[in-house]
Amino acid sequence: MAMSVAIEVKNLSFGYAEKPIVNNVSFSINEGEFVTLVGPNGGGKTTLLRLLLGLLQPWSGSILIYGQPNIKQRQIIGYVPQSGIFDRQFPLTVEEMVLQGRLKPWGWYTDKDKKCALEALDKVGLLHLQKETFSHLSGGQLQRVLIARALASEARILFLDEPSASIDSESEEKLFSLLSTLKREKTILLVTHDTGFINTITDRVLCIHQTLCEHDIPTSGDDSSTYGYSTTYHKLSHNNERRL
Ligand SMILES: Nc1ncnc2c1ncn2[C@@H]1O[C@H](COP(=O)(O)OP(=O)(O)OP(=O)(O)O)[C@@H](O)[C@H]1O
Repeated sequence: MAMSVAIEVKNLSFGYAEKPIVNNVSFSINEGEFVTLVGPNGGGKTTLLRLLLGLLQPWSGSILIYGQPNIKQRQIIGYVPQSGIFDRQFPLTVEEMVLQGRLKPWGWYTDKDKKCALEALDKVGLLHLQKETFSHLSGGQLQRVLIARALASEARILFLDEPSASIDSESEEKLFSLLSTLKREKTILLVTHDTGFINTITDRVLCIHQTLCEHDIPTSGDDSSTYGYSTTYHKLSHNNERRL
């Protein structure tokens, strides 16, 4: 049976003001694939996610989600932004935060919305924190609540932007194991600087620094430094930028 293409990007270009950031990028992601997006700081990873979400308008090129323009498919994409952008003092409970994933701007949540939110919290192992205030969460818990918020939307596709940034190693293990359970259930595109993701659960690595390169993942047990993606990443990175 032919695999269904979830995301198809063709000749995509974009920049801020006159400055090009994404330059003639093309790639596709099949349904159920787990793809990691790497690249140097400022290479355009978050910009590419925001383009896919329809939050930025491309200069040129096309983005199709299940064959439809991305702006028509926003409801089937769950987005987990970098957790650092959240104001931790915002007076919300965990459950209220996850309910936001149901995209009801006026807060008229149905029983189904609440059921989906609680199921999502259960899936990330944090149902017991349902009534906890958002500000009391650890970095790792916050990250999993944000994933629950994306899951509550019943999205078929998940975008995660640096989910393991600023969490401790125990939380990181929980995050890895959660994402392993979501692999194949969802189509996942994950931005990271963390080689752990690449060596454990990723099917494919895309590397962006304005232009895009792509590499398969070798079988486990090999040394990542010998992989093609690593070489490309280093080639694309400037010497003074953070490396994998
Ligand atoms: N709203 C904006 N206006 C102008 N320039 C921007 C804007 N957002 C990002 N940039 C610039 O675009 C470039 C790409 O940024 P982007 O955040 O996509 O990179 P990134 O690969 O996600 O970086 P990082 O790994 O540091 O998160 C950077 O030079 C950044 O300064």
